[in-house]
Amino acid sequence: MKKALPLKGGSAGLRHGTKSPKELESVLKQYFGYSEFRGRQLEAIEAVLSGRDCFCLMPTGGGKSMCYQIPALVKTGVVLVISPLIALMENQVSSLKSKGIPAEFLSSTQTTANKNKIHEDLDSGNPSLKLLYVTPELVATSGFKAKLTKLHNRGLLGLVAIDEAHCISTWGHDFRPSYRKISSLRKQFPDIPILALTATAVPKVQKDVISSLSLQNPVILKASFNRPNIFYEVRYKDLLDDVYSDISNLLKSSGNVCSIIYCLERAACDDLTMHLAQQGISSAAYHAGLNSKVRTTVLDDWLSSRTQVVVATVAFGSPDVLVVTNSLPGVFCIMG
Ligand SMILES: Nc1ncnc2c1ncn2[C@@H]1O[C@H](COP(=O)(O)OP(=O)(O)OP(=O)(O)O)[C@@H](O)[C@H]1O
Repeated sequence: MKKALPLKGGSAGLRHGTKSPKELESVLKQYFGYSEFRGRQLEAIEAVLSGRDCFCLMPTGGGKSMCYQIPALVKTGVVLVISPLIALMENQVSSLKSKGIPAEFLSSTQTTANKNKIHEDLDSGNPSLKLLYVTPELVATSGFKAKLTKLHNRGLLGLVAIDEAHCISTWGHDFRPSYRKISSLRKQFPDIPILALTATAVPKVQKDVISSLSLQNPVILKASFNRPNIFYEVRYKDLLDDVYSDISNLLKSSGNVCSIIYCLERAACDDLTMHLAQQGISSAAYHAGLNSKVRTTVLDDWLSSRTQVVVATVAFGSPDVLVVTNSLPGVFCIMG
């Protein structure tokens, strides 16, 4: 059976079920460089390592990923991560790989050669992979279900983590029919813990997520949504001489901070991007009118800090950065 990843520096691998908080903290430090767990992370990690289902509510950017990444490092076998966004999967996988953690994703954007390599590894009986990111659509296919069953029968399925778990609820704003299809996982793998993660706090949605996934007596963790590093400021457009100049002055006075500006219309994105460029601020537009190659380049350039500002419609999603929204009629809002 595949062993847990050894700690960097040559120490022996930690065995499943015997990790103290100190040992878990040392894994956090060695792989991610952080000295302590945040909020409810440790409780979530301990819950799934003890074999319990867990429902974890944490704000965006609160560190939900760590709740399954640490178990992946100390547990035997592969952690399956179900995520709705291919861009996020790609991003997480490349960040994990850069830390020496064996992780992969399976999606339509992967080359056939890569997919084959991943499947060979999974079929090997001794996979090197620790984390496998997949879409809910793939999990629902009979071929992939069979693969998971094989992995499970060999004792190599360590945990199922469901990111953005609120997408399973028809009560949520983000319902995705494909998420409904993963509700059979509990029946299929009754002994494998399921970790449901979300930042959506509505109680009706939480209850629906827990029952739709058939979580068994789950540990329910709710982190504080009080984020002292976040502030809101509202400026009234009518009181400003020139909204675009106000935005560019704000960006200049904030230093080179990574930012997104949301606009309602594509044309406004293009317009404002041009204005910012004229002001010497590196920026790019992101909206559904651009082809996927251009959008990927914009995202990559922004993630790697080659571009400071993305001016986007909601097609961009909402990462954890300074956000200026210019999409309300009489005001624009700043969130940092
Ligand atoms: N214990 C920790 N100490 C310091 N930083 C941490 C810790 N845990 C996670 N982080 C960092 O916090 C950031 C946000 O983490 P992560 O992306 O997991 O958040 P998230 O809750 O999944 O957000 P989202 O809802 O956007 O998916 C990452 O840069 C991550 O490395």
